[in-house]
Amino acid sequence: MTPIRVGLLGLGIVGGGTWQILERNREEIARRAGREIVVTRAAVRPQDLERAALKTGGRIQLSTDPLQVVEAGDVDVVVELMGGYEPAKTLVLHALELGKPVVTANKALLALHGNEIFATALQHGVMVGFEAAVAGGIPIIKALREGLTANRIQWLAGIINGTSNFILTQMRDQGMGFSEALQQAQALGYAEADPTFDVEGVDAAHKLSLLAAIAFGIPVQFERAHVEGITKLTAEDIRYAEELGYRIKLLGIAKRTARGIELRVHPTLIPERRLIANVDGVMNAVLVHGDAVGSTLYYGAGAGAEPTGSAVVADLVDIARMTGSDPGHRVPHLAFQPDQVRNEVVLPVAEIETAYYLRLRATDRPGVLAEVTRILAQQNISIEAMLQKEPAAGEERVDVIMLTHVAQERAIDAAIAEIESLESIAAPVVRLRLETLSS
Ligand SMILES: NC(=O)c1ccc[n+]([C@@H]2O[C@H](COP(=O)([O-])OP(=O)(O)OC[C@H]3O[C@@H](n4cnc5c(N)ncnc54)[C@H](O)[C@@H]3O)[C@@H](O)[C@H]2O)c1
Ligand SMILES: N[C@@H](CCO)C(=O)O
Ligand code: NA
Repeated sequence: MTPIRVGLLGLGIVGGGTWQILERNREEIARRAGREIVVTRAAVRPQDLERAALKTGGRIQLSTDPLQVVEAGDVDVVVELMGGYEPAKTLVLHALELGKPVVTANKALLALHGNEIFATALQHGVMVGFEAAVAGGIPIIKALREGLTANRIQWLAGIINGTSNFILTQMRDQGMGFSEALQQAQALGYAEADPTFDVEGVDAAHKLSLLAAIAFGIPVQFERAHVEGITKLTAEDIRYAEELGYRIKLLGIAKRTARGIELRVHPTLIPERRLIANVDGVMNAVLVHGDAVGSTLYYGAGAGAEPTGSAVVADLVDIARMTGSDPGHRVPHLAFQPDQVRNEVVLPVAEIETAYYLRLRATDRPGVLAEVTRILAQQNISIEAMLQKEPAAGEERVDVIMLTHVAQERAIDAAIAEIESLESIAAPVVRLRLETLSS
């Protein structure tokens, strides 16, 4: 068989990792794919040209014009690893229109423009591989789209941003400050070009919207996700959660309920005995609950050059194997047949149901707790556990931590507003969500 010829748009962290894997495992990959996969061209920014030439030893044609790479006659497949919305979107659409399959690690692009990109691919009978876009090296797209295809997926919950998990781990284990930990993640090549995407939960929500589409057969709907990051999390809440037997992780959660779909990213308390609570550093994990299989857990490196390159190359092998096969019988991009993707209600966050961690700073005098519990009872919120800290010397306020049973967010919002209006409570009340992830 003739080799499949690849054009790389970008030769940075992920492009470099992809190149190295294809070089090192060339022969074994060819034995799997049924044909050789060779990079013929790459495009980089002018300032990266020299580094790219060094990396590739002058063996491929380098350019600063990605359009030229897309259109080149010796490029059969386009691999977009440059990031950002433009020119990435135009280039990807152009490649598809030329009938060239695309592989991308760009979850931001797919979260916002995936519906259009997949429709264009379908129209031109070509594939778009995006395993690298979600949880890096973990084959979670493949697992959901193929391995779990028998199931009605009920929910999934994932640690799907390596940078924020790395930061939370460094802060907890090494006592490192937030910005130092972020700088380290950037130096290691984990962070996005704009790291606010990582720490504000946006990158996790990009990935979650792709996972939810595949899990539930709905369009990609990033704009409906509720997004909260880790920047407001305090060391004391992490500590109190631990005292109560919980770890705090930035989770992306997609859940089917009778009333609609919950789609949310936020710091979440998880019982420390759960495997996923012990996923640390840059590692990612996705817990998927299907009606037939029960809970399954996928764990591995969610970022970094070769782990992400591993997913890119796997998609290239899929493309090499599939080229020439009937497009109608390929695995659909979003797992469900394109005409079977349906819009379902995505619930506003006020309508989600979960358990909560509340921390109040209260004046240490009799009757305060009674007032708080009365307010909670009025909203039908019951308390699962409570922790009251001794006031620090010279302090007249104490921290009171409450864990609630499952309640609707709207009721919690109302209760918090009323609690904050009490004279004996120093606002604001800290509210974190808690998931038991049991079934
Ligand atoms: N770094 C990771 O661990 C990781 C993991 C999963 C997904 N991703 C995604 O992979 C993509 C690439 O990330 P990265 O970390 O490798 O980035 P990077 O900054 O290391 O590399 C980007 C590359 O693209 C090139 N490039 C950018 N804009 C260009 C333009 N207009 N024309 C020509 N070349 C251009 C740059 O020269 C560079 O070679 C992003 O979409 C990112 O979200 C990254
Ligand atoms: N910035 C992302 C890269 C992997 O998508 C992360 O930290 O998880
Ligand atoms: Na993946």
